[in-house]
Amino acid sequence: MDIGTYGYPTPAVKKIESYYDVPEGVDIRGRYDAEFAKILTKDALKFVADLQREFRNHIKYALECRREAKKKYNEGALPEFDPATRYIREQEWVCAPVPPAVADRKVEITGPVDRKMVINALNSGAKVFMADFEDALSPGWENLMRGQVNLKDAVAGTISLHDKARNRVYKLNDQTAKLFVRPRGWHLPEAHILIDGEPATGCLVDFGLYFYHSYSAFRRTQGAGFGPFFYLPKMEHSREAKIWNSVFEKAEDVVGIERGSIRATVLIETLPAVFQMNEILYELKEHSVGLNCGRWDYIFSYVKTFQAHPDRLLPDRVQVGMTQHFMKSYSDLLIRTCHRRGVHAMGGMAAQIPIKDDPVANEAALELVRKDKLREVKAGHDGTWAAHPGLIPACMEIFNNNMGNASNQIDTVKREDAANLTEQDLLQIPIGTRTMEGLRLNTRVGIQYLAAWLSGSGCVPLYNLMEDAATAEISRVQNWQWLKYGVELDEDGLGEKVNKDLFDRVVEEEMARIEKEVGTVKFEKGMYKAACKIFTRQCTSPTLDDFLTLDAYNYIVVHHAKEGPVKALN
Ligand SMILES: CC(=O)SCCNC(=O)CCNC(=O)[C@H](O)C(C)(C)COP(=O)(O)OP(=O)(O)OC[C@H]1O[C@@H](n2cnc3c(N)ncnc32)[C@H](O)[C@@H]1OP(=O)(O)O
Ligand SMILES: O=CC(=O)O
Ligand SMILES: [Mg+2]
Repeated sequence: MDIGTYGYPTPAVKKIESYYDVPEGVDIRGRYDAEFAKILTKDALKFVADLQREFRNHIKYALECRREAKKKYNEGALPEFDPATRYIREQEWVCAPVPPAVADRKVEITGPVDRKMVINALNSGAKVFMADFEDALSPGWENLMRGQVNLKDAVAGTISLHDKARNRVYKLNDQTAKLFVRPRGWHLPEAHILIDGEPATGCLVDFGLYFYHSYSAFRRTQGAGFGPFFYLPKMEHSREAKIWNSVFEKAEDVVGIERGSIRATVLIETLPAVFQMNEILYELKEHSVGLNCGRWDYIFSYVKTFQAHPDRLLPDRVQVGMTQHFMKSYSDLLIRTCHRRGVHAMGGMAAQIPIKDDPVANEAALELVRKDKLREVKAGHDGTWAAHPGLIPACMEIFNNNMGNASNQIDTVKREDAANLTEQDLLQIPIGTRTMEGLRLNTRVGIQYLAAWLSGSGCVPLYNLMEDAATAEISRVQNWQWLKYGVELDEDGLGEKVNKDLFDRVVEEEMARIEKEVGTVKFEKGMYKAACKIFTRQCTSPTLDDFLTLDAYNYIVVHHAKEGPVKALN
């Protein structure tokens, strides 16, 4: 057994005996599985490869532009509305009419593409289920390919699961939520699929395989002639939306469905993107079903964008809520923009989840969720996200009570008052304190999340909150920022400055606490030590890594070949 750089073993893998039947120029390095082969058909792979070949240079250029923008921000520039696209912001135009099948999106449940969770989410009573290849999924080969199998079966209506341990059979109800699929962001490669010798773009694999296998059944059974529907994450500029629009057009043309069949909601979850909301909708105008406040990545992006601005340090993560001026301004402007352009303005995720063993704490958590949803519906959001089926009745009640029988508030809550929000409003530095407990919590949560992610779970409950890639990113970049600028921790009355010695001590103590909390057996068997090394390296690195998962991805890639496993990238 090999020991990788980070001290954990690379799994021994048998030499493979069967191979996928691939089109020219495509090489599959992921494990062969007869179920996966039904997804990785020659035709479906050709569809993905054609997308990759047509768009790879556009994607490379868009990522290069991100690096250019980062350089500018690092030299002191601030994100701003682009004077060159003022005409798009000022002219009156609207997106294509909302498909009737998704006019009502009051509560949307989200979750990874795990088989049981897909069934539970579709049965949950939510209007929409966003099946996630992104923040909530650890993108290892098995998770991705099983996810594709699960979605194909879900759209076909045949998905089922027999949980033998509980003797319980899961299958779909007669009425289910409408399915949206969130592919990965542009930055993530799919290292198990090589196209012309290069790793495929992760999101084109997620989109392409799902679309190819399910568009027809989806339009018949779910979309009432429209679809499939998507959520698009982590974009920073409208040029990235333009690429998605072209991908959709190509997909529609290839399979011969009408222009505007595919619809997508874009997450506004990077700071630069808030200045591009009109432009993003404009690029996707025939394919849009709105924008969503991806609040957690947005906070992460605030720190990332201002990584070289020591005057813009964030307070403790728990203090950066939606009532901070910059967050409220972002949500208000998003609602105003969407409703002006005739599409949904979706709210975001409250991180609370049900607390099973403590009714008082559970009620307090539910109350926080209700408060958050009430703020959203009153502000004009047309719907919201729930992380867990147990939260749906409370979220639905708030939206129903405040929206009456209407499916949405697109035409009724215009929020003209938000038209005057300025760049200063959107960038205003959040207020609050930085504490030792904040540093400790970031460390404890970041390490445990990464340990779960390396073990295949992209979303976990920690300290009664949902943690996923976006929330973990906040913990990472906040630690990095505090270390980089040696911030003084207030509130505790100790006035300690964050430096490498303090951080090393905190890491050691928090690792001891994690071991105590999870128990030594689980601690030793789990990926905690590997996670700790990766997380610590990222928090202390002289330059900020763009994404936690981009580095960590290298540790979950395992290549297979005729001769046996050829390479784990670490
Ligand atoms: C920032 C963002 O990007 S937000 C979007 C990404 N994040 C997400 O999608 C969060 C999704 N939520 C989850 O993954 C889970 O709710 C967690 C990890 C937070 C908690 O999971 P658990 O600890 O397993 O929850 P719990 O034990 O209470 O689950 C009870 C039941 O609800 C199901 N369940 C929980 N969450 C979900 C969900 N989101 N979708 C479908 N079913 C769910 C479980 O599968 C379980 O089913 P069972 O009773 O049939 O076994
Ligand atoms: O994807 C959602 C977010 O909040 O991040
Ligand atoms: Mg996100």
